[in-house]
Amino acid sequence: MKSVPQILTIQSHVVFGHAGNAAAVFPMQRLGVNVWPLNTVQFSNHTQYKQWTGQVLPPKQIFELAQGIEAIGELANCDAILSGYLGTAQQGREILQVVKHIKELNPKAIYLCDPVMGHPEKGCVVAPEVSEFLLKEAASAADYLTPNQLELDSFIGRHPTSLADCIEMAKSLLKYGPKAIMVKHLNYPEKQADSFEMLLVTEQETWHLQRPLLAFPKQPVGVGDLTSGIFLSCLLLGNSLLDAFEFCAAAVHEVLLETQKHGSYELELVATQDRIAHPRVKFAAKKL
Ligand SMILES: Nc1ncnc2c1ncn2[C@@H]1O[C@H](COP(=O)(O)OP(=O)(O)O)[C@@H](O)[C@H]1O
Ligand SMILES: Cc1ncc(COP(=O)(O)O)c(C=O)c1O
Ligand SMILES: [Mg+2]
Repeated sequence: MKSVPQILTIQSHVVFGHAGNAAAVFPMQRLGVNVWPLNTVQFSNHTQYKQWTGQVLPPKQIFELAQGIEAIGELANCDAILSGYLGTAQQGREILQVVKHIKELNPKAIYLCDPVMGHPEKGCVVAPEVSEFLLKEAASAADYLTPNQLELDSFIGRHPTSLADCIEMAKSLLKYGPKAIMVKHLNYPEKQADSFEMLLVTEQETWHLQRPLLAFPKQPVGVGDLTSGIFLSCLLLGNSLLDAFEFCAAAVHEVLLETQKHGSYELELVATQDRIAHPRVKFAAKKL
């Protein structure tokens, strides 16, 4: 029997609500992967509440925790590393050391980097040195990179002029080394106002997906973390890139529908768990 895939997920944790690992771990487990959560920060709540308490994990503990897993003979069994929200750039450098070491132990292991950056428009608080680190160091170590539009714009240094331009911008990230770029959330002039759009690009193919844009009084947080976690889990469970792309769009849409129905600011992950595993909706990506 094929063993259950194991993912080391290195992101933030919030005590209340859902962002970072607190958004990704349960859905990944619900899909059937073993999750090893390593928390880069432990905050009371996500940063878009504008106030929080808590602490950033001292960077060297990241490698030490991986060494602890190696000491019990388990690190080579890690199939993938997922990284997201970082408290400091130094934490990011430690993560890259861990990625390198795991790949030495298990050359088949893959690394998905969700380049979570801060942005005044979004309100997510991330130090500027972290964005710098993601651009200059992390992108070239990643097998998969999953920016949203703001993060794609930061990588390239400009805003897109059209969908074709978004594609070109995403494709140009492939030259850093990733096998695929998934843009979790597109924004460009003349985008249809009622659609939420995503993009998947590889050297060979480009896929574009549209799902309904839902109205929220306040945009829910942790959606990107949920998207990346589900995408990576699907890949490890043996799905193709395209199937993983379509599945994560559907599962995340189910969560957002339920969140909207409850009128909650935090994602309704527990209430949606069955539909995360078996979404009722399907959005077919279009090949461009
Ligand atoms: N179908 C949707 N309708 C409305 N808002 C959405 C939808 N899907 C995602 N969002 C919101 O869009 C924003 C961008 O999401 P995304 O770029 O995927 O990730 P991130 O959460 O990393 O910014 C988030 O604030 C999320 O809550
Ligand atoms: C602690 C923490 N982690 C992660 C995130 C990223 O969330 P998202 O998936 O919405 O990018 C945020 C955003 O504010 C945050 O405050
Ligand atoms: Mg994000």
